[in-house]
Formats: sequence, structure tokens, C-alpha cells
Amino acid sequence: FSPTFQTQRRSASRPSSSSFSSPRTSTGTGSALNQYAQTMGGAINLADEYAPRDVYGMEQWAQQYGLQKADGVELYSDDGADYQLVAQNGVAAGQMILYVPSDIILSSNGVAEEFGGAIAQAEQVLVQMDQGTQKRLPLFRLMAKILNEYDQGENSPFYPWLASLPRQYYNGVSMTDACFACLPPYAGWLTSNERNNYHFFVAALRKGYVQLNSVHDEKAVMWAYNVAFTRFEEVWSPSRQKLIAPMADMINHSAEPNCQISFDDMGNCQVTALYDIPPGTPITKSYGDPTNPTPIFAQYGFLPQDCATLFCKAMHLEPQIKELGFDFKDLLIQTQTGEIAPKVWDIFLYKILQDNDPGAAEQFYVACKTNDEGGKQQYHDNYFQYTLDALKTHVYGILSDVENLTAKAQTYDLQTHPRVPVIVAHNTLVRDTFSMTAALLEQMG
Ligand SMILES: C[S@@+](CC[C@H](N)C(=O)[O-])C[C@H]1O[C@@H](n2cnc3c(N)ncnc32)[C@H](O)[C@@H]1O
Repeated sequence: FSPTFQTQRRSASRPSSSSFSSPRTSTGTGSALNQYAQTMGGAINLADEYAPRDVYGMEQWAQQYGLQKADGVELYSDDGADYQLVAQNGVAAGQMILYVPSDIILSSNGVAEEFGGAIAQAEQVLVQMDQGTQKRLPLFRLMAKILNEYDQGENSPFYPWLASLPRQYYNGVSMTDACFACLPPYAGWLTSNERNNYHFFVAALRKGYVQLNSVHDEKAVMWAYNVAFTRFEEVWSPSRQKLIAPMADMINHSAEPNCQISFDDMGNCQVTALYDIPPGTPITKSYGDPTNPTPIFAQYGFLPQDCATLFCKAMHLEPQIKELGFDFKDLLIQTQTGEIAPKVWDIFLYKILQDNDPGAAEQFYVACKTNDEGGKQQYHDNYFQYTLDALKTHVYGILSDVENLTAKAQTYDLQTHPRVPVIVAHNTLVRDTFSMTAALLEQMG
């Protein structure tokens, strides 16, 4: 990033202040929001994925309801497609960067209250279809709410926010089957889980308990899901819920975030600086585990540039990973060096022992569970060549897969497959990392 951003404002998409018939300076009420909606014109056109986003209209709208910003905090875009918040003047540690009043915040608890029995019935159907969706009900509620506001078009009190949102998404859910076929196993697994989840949500909404006019409009339904899925905050107290705070939802990701987002007892959102933020710096939060870019890629549709590690992609060893009680975040490869985490060696060895010497597998299992590093090491020493060979086979297999997948992706037309560049970038990171790993393994024997 350059030290200071040239703030780009697109005047064509920026409403004049006269669009506001009666500016409000205090926090608004629900009815005030509805009143405001009458002043806006036009509905969201999802057919044009590259339609300009009216982010400055959204900012002015939010300010009418009491949005506050630290001096110099501005929306910035260098391509007119992706926007982010930047602290042009810097912000001191602990200082408030943004304050978003609860009146313009969407919350999953608020949706449950607003839609009452209708959403409760839809949720019951959803969970009957798939128990796993129980933990995803807050996201389901936000999706229903966004679709409901979309239905109302210019009459939605949230219209200015809707008009500020991207129409185009690049994440796993929005990928076509052709894109999906170009993903390596772990990204494909994450994506297909998410796609299944999305289809359950759609099926439950189509039961018709919640009155949603556009529920059969594929574009609108997927857009509502993606808006919810890429813009929510989660809170756990007093109860777990998901919220979307307009303007705070413009904060981009970094593995080293500089702000903290919290909600007070009244549901207002506060964004504060975690440390001194120098002038011209993007305001950032972390979207997920900084050790593993693939889940962020699958959920948000971009490849974080600052990830130091990658998941080892041994999806075929999922049973061993589970048995040994390891987490995917333990099973990493360094993107700078190709170095493999010790637990990756453990799962490969465990599988070899299970296939060839069940008694030894049992003892190795105990050594892992009791953190008996000496005991584990003995097995690693005895079976080193076998583990090394198994790792080489895996690494060369992934390298060959990503090469083929990338070659396939590159045959697609970018106009009809706009997600190809991010898929190729992801596969290239995997290839570069695994190539270094292959070289390290070759040096070992
Ligand atoms: C919560 S929104 C943030 C605001 C968003 N940039 C916008 O223009 O509306 C999340 C989306 O921002 C984009 N994004 C966030 N952090 C990014 C980053 N570090 N690099 C590239 N894109 C990023 C991705 O498209 C992601 O799905």
C-alpha cells in the first residue's frame, strides 16, 4: 500500500445531499428508517454484476442515523469494485474508529423477533433436513432478512445499504461446477460443504413460511446468502448471534488486524484501534485463522496475501486426523520454506502403522495421546523411510493435481468464469509451497 491513499469518489454514484428530505442527526427509530426509505429511488439490479456501488450514499444514510467516524476515516477503492476503510489521518491506540448505531444494524436475534413464528417454522424444517444446520441458524436468519429487504426494493429502510453492496462474489458457493472442478481436495471439500449448506437454506426458505417474493430468483437468493456470509460479525454474549453493521462491514481482512469490533448492551457497534494506526493505513480485522488461507478463500473469495502457512491437504487421512485428535490448523506447511509441521509426519506414520503393524499403531496412538515425544520419535526413526516415501507420494500427487486443475481452469473463458483468476492464484500458492516441500523431502533421502 502507498503511504496515503488517494480517496476515489465516484460522483456518478454519489447522491447529492438534497436527496435527504429531512436530515436526522440523532439515532433513528425503526419508523424513521422507513420514512427515510421513501426518499430513495430505484431498486437493486442484480442482473448487472458490475453496476456501480453507491457506498457514499450508504455512508451519508448511516450518518443520518448517528454513524460516527474518527477524523480522516474514509472509504477507499482503487478499482471501484472493492472498497475498504482507510485511516487517512491515523488513529491512536484505543481510540474509536467507528460507531454504528443499533438502528441500522441487522441482527439474527432481531430477525427472530421480527419474523416470529414464520422464521421459527422455516428453521424447524431446515434442521429436520440437516442437523448440522442447527449451528448456522443465525446466518439463515440474516439471509432471510436480506432477501426480505431486497424484495422491498426502494421501500426498504436498508435500501442505501443494499445499494452499496457488491453484486459479484468469488467465493466457493458462487462457483459454477466447472470452477468447482478446478479446486484441489481441501478447497473442494470446504466448498462442497458450504454449497450443501446453501442448498438446505434455499430449500427451507422455499417452503414458504417466511413471505419472500424473490425466493425463487436464483440470483437474489444467492446474493442474499453471500452478503450474509461475507459480512457478518459474531457475538457470543449474552447469546450467540450474528450481526451486520453497515460501514463496519467495509473493513477488509489482514492476518495482523489493527482494529477490534464489539457491540454494547444496546446493540450499537464500536470499532476501536488495537494499536496506533499510522496515517494512510487500511483498517483491518481478521476474517479467520491466519495460518490457513483456504477457508478464507472458500468463504470470502479472495486469497490472503499474508498467510505464512497452508493446510497439508491430506484429506485422505481425515480418519487418522480425527483419531489422533488433531486439528486442521496443526497440519500445516510453511509457505515461505515448504517445511512440514511435526503432526503432519505423525498422521502419515500413523496410517502406515495402521496398515502394516496394528500393534505398533496402537502404541504410537498412545504416545501421541500422552505427548510422549520420546516414544513417538522412536517410531519416527524406525519408519522414517516409509513416512518420507508416503509424504513424497502425497506431495507429488498434489503437485500434479494442482497443475492439471490449473491447466483446466486456464482453458475457461474469463467472461463466463470470472472466478478463474482467484482459483489459479490459490492453486499457484499451493504449487509453489508444495514444490519447496518436495525439494526438502528430496534432500532428506
Ligand atoms: C466484509 S466485506 C469487506 C468490504 C468489501 N471489501 C467491499 O468492498 O464491500 C468482505 C469482502 O471484502 C473483500 N476483501 C476483504 N479483505 C480482502 C483482502 N485482504 N484482499 C482482497 N479482498 C478482500 C472480499 O471480497 C471479501 O469477500
